[in-house]
Amino acid sequence: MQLLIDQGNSRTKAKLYHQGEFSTVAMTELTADQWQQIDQVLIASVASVGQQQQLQHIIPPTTPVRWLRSSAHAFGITNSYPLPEKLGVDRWLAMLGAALLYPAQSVLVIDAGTAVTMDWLDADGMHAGGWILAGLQTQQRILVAATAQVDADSVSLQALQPATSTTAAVAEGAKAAVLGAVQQAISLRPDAMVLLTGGDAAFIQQQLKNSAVLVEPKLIFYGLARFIDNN
Ligand SMILES: Nc1ncnc2c1ncn2[C@@H]1O[C@H](COP(=O)(O)OP(=O)(O)OP(=O)(O)O)[C@@H](O)[C@H]1O
Ligand SMILES: CC(C)(CO)[C@@H](O)C(=O)NCCC(=O)O
Ligand SMILES: [K+]
Repeated sequence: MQLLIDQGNSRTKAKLYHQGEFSTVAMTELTADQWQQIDQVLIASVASVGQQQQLQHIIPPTTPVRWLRSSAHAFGITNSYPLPEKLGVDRWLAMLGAALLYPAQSVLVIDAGTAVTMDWLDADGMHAGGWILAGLQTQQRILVAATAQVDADSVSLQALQPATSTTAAVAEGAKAAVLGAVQQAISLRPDAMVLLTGGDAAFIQQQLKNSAVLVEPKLIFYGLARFIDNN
């Protein structure tokens, strides 16, 4: 059994992987018995060194740990960055997961978390490149930080509409920014199949009523699982 971990900038998600099946776990609630059954921990982290150290401290010192990094090539996929390790490992693993689930297809992978990342993967396995923008919550947070009279509240998950208060205007603006960017990405390469993952994936899918977009919440975990037999 393996423990797979996706450490983002806001949340850490973990799944146990056993005989081809994933099961969600809270890392801090794993029993000593469960830890003993874990042969290896595979981690995709884009968090700070401090957060990575905190994560390492939860893992028993005898359990083997592998911190994944983006590379130039893996599983027939080619990274487009001139310095491949500079590509966020969550983006890399999401693409490796997408290529596992939908091989030899042109795919647009969108991970909507703290940041929203969009990556184009061609049918021949070449990463064409991608975009990074602030996520739904982050859009609001940075705007509040940059202004004196703007404050924010939670985002309504209803359809876009004109707003009549500051907080609602900021929330609608954040939604419009993310949904607009997604639509720009889709129209840049309309033939690509669209795969959404991350905390805001379901919201984006629900708002893009006319587009065929699939939500795959485990994209990064599928990517992580590809490295289990290759170490
Ligand atoms: N329970 C939740 N806690 C926090 N954010 C949530 C939750 N459910 C949905 N979200 C949404 O998910 C987004 C954060 O996504 P996610 O949890 O995937 O972030 P993350 O993995 O930490 O981010 P990243 O990998 O980009 O650093 C927020 O914009 C928020 O609207
Ligand atoms: C963009 C984020 C924060 C998304 O989680 C992550 O992939 C990251 O820190 N990437 C490094 C920069 C890059 O991918 O170009
Ligand atoms: K993420």
